[in-house]
Amino acid sequence: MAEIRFEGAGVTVGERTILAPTDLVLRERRIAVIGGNGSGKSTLARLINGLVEPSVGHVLVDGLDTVRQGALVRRTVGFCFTDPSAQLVMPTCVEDVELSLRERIRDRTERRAAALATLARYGLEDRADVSVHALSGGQRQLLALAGVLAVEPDVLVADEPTTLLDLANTRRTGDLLLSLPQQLVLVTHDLDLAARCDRVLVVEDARIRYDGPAAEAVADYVGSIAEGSRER
Ligand SMILES: Nc1ncnc2c1ncn2[C@@H]1O[C@H](COP(=O)(O)OP(=O)(O)OP(=O)(O)O)[C@@H](O)[C@H]1O
Repeated sequence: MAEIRFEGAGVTVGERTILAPTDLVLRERRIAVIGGNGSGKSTLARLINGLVEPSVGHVLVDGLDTVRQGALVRRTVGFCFTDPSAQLVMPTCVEDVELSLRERIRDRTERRAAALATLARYGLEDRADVSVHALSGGQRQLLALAGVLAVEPDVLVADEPTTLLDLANTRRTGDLLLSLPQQLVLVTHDLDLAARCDRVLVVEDARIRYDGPAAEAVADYVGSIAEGSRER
């Protein structure tokens, strides 16, 4: 597994603290990040591949600094957005996966074969020449994942990848994510999915409120919500 290291990494925008300075070392295979809306989960996730830069401190992935060595970090860390439309840009499914592979495989014929093989791995082989707009929500999320995973990153950061999916696709995508050989950092509101991870971070008010094994972390989060509603 890669080593994801936060060294006093924090984010502020103007006067506002979006993520307080945070120290963390993540080496587990499956790490979930849970917490309320606006607590800072996406910011934490985006720091890992340099989509967001820390205002203080550093984030390192296998010793590579996400700011100074951003391009190298992004080769190691793939990022999957909540809304797959944010990352599907080509007209057809196969072309979209080919786009991901363009730097890795220069030969066009080879690249097409590799893209088709990737689609087949995710059950999308019969969608190769279909417009990405003609896909169902679940298929679109799978295609977005296929595009990211085609280049075999060591780490996958996925920001609420099941939020827009129905129950069946949430289960299917969740099972797929948890079975990947890659190290996974999964931001999610799905506590069942979080409970199946090896380590869970609970984020509240721009801080990590709890960090530990899944069952305890989920219980802490549920407890904090119950406490909050009693106080209201
Ligand atoms: N670039 C920015 N400028 C100003 N405010 C920001 C910026 N990025 C994030 N924020 C604010 O910081 C807070 C944390 O945002 P973040 O997206 O990390 O939360 P989140 O926990 O992922 O929320 P959600 O579950 O709703 O997706 C939010 O209130 C958000 O509006």
